[in-house]
Amino acid sequence: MAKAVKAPVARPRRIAVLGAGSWGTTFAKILADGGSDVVLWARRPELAREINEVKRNSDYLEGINLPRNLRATSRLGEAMRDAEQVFVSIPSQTLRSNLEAMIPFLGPETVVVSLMKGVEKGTGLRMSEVIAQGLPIEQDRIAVASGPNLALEIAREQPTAAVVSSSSLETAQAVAISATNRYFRSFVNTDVIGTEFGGVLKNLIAVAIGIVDGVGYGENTKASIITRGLVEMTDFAVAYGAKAETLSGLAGLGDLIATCESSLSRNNTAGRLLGQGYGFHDVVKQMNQTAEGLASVAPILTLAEARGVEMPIVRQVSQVLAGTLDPKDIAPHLTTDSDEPQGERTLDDGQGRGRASLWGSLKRAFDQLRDGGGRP
Ligand SMILES: NC(=O)C1=CN([C@@H]2O[C@H](COP(=O)(O)OP(=O)(O)OC[C@H]3O[C@@H](n4cnc5c(N)ncnc54)[C@H](O)[C@@H]3O)[C@@H](O)[C@H]2O)C=CC1
Ligand SMILES: O=C(CO)COP(=O)(O)O
Repeated sequence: MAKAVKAPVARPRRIAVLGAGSWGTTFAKILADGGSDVVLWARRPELAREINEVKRNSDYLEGINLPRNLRATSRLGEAMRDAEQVFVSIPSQTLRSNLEAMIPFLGPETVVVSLMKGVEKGTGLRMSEVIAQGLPIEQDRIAVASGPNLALEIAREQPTAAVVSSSSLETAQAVAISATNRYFRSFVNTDVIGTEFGGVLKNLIAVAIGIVDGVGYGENTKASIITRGLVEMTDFAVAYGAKAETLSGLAGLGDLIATCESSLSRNNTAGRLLGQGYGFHDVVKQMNQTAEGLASVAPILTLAEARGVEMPIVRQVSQVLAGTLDPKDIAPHLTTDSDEPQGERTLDDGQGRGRASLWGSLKRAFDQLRDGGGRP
């Protein structure tokens, strides 16, 4: 269960955020509004200049005023110099190629935090695993943060929460303290696998929801897909070592709801375009921001097959992307090869994977929110 952070450890004085897109810039604002001294790395010098001079990032966060204590630079070394925590928010498929350049600027105690919600094509590795392979740092200095976090809502200071996860609870707590302010609260857990996969898998279900939206189906279809999608997410993540309860928390169900409900979601938007009849390449062309789900579908299905996990909704998304399934045929009643009536698969379906019924999982999620997410 995710735990809320209570006792402050020392607040880090210097933090770097790498990637000045919508999430990197928003997260830099969260950290700066939490009191840290934050330097944001933007690849383009003109964007760094705009952030420094007028406290705006008009490419990604139109109309948002950035805090005065947030600075930007296009020089990686300047961003990372003396940073105790380095948050990474670039497209997942570009992470590995960026790691080598970071190595000279890592201190002996630097903590690296992934804000990304994808898996690497080809290897199927989670972002924290790619970081562990590419940087000379111990596992307990790697963390991930995930939750119902649509960037623009948070940039407008609408309150929400997230989970920070690390194999070291102490590391998770130190990061969560930095990433907590009056409109953003971070809880902690040590289930890195569940927290990370929650963020990856909800994107795929959000693409499916976008598709049915684009086709013009209504709330019943979407509710069916969200419900069964959560079961798929949980089965998959548990098969890879996650705790089922993580998937019913902020990084699973919470993010699933936010992403499936919102037209701000790029995965949802990409799905909607597919549902309206655009082909994969047209959709990619129209998206000027990162929709991680499009790249994660294939590696997730490969991982699912390797552990014998059924993911009928994700499989249908991949068929729509490949152009082999008409978007209007994506529907929960088609997600089986059998004509025989089947028992409903819920999180407590006797397969021994999920730990609770869907109701139980919803109740736990509400209890967590009511209690502030667990242990303060
Ligand atoms: N936008 C959101 O609401 C949220 C996004 N995320 C995750 O954050 C990650 C980043 O997403 P966004 O900031 O939304 O994407 P974005 O498309 O808004 O920005 C991506 C950033 O990465 C940079 N970039 C692109 N290619 C690069 C490369 N080869 N090397 C280095 N930098 C490169 C771009 O210049 C840009 O600054 C994704 O994994 C996404 O799933 C997570 C939570 C919320
Ligand atoms: O992860 C997100 C919300 O938590 C953002 O979702 P999108 O990447 O689909 O915009």
